[in-house]
Amino acid sequence: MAEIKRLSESRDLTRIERIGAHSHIRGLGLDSSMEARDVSEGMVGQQPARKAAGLILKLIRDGKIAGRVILIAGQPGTGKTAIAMALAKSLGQETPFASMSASELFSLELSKTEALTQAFRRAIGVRIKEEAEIIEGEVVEISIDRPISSNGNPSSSNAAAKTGKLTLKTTDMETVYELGGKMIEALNKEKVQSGDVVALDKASGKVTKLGRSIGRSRDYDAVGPHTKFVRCPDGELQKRKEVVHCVTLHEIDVINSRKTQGFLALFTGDTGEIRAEVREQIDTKVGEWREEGKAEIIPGVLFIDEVHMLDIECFSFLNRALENEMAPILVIATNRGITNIRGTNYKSPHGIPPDFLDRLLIITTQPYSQEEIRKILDIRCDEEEVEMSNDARVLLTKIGVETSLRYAIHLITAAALACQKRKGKIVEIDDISRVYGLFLDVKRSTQYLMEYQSQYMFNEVPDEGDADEAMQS
Ligand SMILES: Nc1ncnc2c1ncn2[C@@H]1O[C@H](COP(=O)(O)OP(=O)(O)OP(=O)(O)O)[C@@H](O)[C@H]1O
Repeated sequence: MAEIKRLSESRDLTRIERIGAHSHIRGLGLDSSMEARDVSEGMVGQQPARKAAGLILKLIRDGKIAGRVILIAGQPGTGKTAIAMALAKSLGQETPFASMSASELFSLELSKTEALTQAFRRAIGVRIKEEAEIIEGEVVEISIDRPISSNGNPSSSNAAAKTGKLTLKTTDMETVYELGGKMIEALNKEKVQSGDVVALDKASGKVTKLGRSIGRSRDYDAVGPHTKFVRCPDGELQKRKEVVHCVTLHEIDVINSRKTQGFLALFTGDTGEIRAEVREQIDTKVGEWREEGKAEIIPGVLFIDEVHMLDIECFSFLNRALENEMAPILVIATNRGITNIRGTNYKSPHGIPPDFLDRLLIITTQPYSQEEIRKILDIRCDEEEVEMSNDARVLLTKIGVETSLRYAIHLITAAALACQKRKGKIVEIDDISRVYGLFLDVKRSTQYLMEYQSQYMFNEVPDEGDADEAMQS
């Protein structure tokens, strides 16, 4: 349990964000009656899909559904991934959200089913409640004796040899505690001094500084602007308190599978295969905790993008895994129409086998209007902190309509660089035209290929009729 605790503290480190394709999205942008606002929380348009996602969100929050599958289907660049990300942002810290692209399953290191199992378990949260013995009080005095080393100087290197005394009080009592080396180190790290109100966890030795005692506020005038003043606690010094940690089943698996480097493996992603016995033991243990009321399961969300890349074996595995009572909500997305089910010669809608299709709740996304494209581009300019003139925005929107939203979004960064190069502050039409000429969109690239195909290797477009067809599609 001590390790689980350490983990929940360091998880926050992994939530650091950069400006990515979806970093402007902060939520689904719904009002209190679950209607999608026109533009809100970084989301634009696509109202029916956002409203449907909002309903799913409510069901997840109420813990009413588990093991369901939601398919977000629509043309490329219509915001399928954006909606999944918005759902993730709205879930809150405690509900796990794991995301992957189906193609990630085809690696040489893990079997497909192992990779899927890991993804499932990354989307299942465990909320663990622990009763901890805490000593909470105001520091009256802290004294640390530095043992004299053989040469007569106080030794600083051997912390374990240090001893000391800590006097703590509440409004009702005062006690002197003998300090060991580990505790001294923890107190030093937190820079605890007299007048601080502290909480010491007896089992782990963790020291938490709760603030400065109000009673001592006048003794010190050199306090920083962030100093928090708290009351001196009352009652007994020793208390039992409930502490809650949220971790995923996958995190527990990894920590227990390779004792030595398990914890680090969470950051590198190099977890390797996890043995079935390890998972069984963990499931049994978590089951016991649940029975004792110490733990709760929080089914989260697993998002699999490009789901048409899954093959028939993966779908069969998913069918079974979703029957488990702890199964998360599966959100899948694809931009494919009727296509081959991978690993077979059969065609099916979205490349998904009929028995799996039968499980789905389907949300569709629609192509954007010119006005919506403009709004999304405006949001992206803000997100990337790019100043752009109105004329340039009009041109970029036109490009977005005629090529694709994604291409137009990419041009923002490139145009900002072009503007920077000419030492400008505001991106103008010329910057957009320049990068439009430098980077081809798919249509122009295809046209180019058609013109110069004979000079490429392995070119297989035989005659003009076929070439025209390819262009039109
Ligand atoms: N409604 C929206 N509001 C704000 N931004 C959006 C919206 N729709 C799409 N975007 C942004 O446009 C870009 C392309 O959208 P996204 O990647 O979600 O499309 P997709 O439907 O998943 O495409 P594909 O089928 O090619 O995977 C992303 O940067 C996304 O954040």
